[in-house]
Amino acid sequence: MVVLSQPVALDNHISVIPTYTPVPVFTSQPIPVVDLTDPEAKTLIVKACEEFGFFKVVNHGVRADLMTRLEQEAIRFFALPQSLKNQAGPPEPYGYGSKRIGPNGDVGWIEYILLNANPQLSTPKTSDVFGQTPQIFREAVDEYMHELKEVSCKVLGMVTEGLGIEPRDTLSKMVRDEKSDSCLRLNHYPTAEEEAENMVKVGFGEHTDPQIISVLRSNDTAGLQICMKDGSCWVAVPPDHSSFFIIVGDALQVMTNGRFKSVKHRVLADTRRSRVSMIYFGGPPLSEKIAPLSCLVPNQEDWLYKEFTWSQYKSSAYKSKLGDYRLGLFEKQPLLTHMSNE
Ligand SMILES: C=C1C[C@]23C[C@@]1(O)CC[C@H]2[C@@]12CC[C@H](O)[C@@](C)(C(=O)O1)[C@H]2[C@@H]3C(=O)O
Ligand SMILES: O=C(O)CCC(=O)C(=O)O
Ligand SMILES: [Fe+2]
Repeated sequence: MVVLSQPVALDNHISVIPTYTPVPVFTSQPIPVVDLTDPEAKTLIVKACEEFGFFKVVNHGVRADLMTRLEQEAIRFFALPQSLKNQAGPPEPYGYGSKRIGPNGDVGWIEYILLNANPQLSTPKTSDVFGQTPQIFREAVDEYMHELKEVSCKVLGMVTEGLGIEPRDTLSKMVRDEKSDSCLRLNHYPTAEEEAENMVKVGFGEHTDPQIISVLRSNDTAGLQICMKDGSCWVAVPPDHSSFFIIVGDALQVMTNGRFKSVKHRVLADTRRSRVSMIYFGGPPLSEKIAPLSCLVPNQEDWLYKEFTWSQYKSSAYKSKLGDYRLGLFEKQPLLTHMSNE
């Protein structure tokens, strides 16, 4: 495992940012684990998506050296002087960001790089991220994204199979499309002292991921927590640098008409070790229409959501705060069956 030897100096603003949370009460609920080579994988995936909107995958077929190579490049970038890193920011939304998450005032004990998977949409800031070792860093990103797109499509293929959706590539083709709006995020959570007993800094506040599917990998530092579907408690996810964690996104919740729930998750800073995570967000093309899949819900009256394009959802997401319930705007109002004059 690789960790940064020194906590990276974030600027002094962080000390006034109210990012503390009492350490939550959580259960030791086991996180579902799916072996992608198991013939039962599709059934287990559907069950995990219904119950948690989250699961861990093993035997995913991605070479360990691709993961460590990118992690090392990320660590090298985050260890650069602040002034150099700032040249690759602020994120709009791509590029380097520190403490501020999104454009609407959210903050966290974090620094990150957000990169678009579509090279045609790269901005000058992307070149600044790649800095002095553009060839090596870019190659590590490209290879990783290529592999993670495959993992996403494999899992989405199993979802369609498990749910009996035809054609089988209904979901995966959105991520495989050359215009797919997918992205990669490299996060660094520096170590943070407890402010008071049981008060820890929030690295990444609670939120759901807007896309179809997110594939997360981290070093062996803890911090990720998921919220149970009924909102009853937070569950700590034990880190595992050799596995991936799959997160159901808002778009998949809509396409399954709420059968799968986009899982609320957050990251709390660790007091002893820094956390580095790398997340691939598999998204559809901007023009893609998102709605409950008609083979799952043939009668439009049963749809819980209105149809929207991914572009509409994305712009609305970027007007929201991190913890907002973004799907609310796209929910259909229940039909009034009886109106009384009294
Ligand atoms: C506050 C925000 C940051 C975010 C865009 C948003 O307005 C709401 C969703 C956030 C999120 C969460 C998942 C991913 O990390 C992310 C890249 C995404 O697509 O939606 C972030 C956005 C971001 O940090 O730019
Ligand atoms: O860093 C992590 O483990 C999770 C980060 C996350 O949820 C995100 O980038 O959307
Ligand atoms: Fe997330």
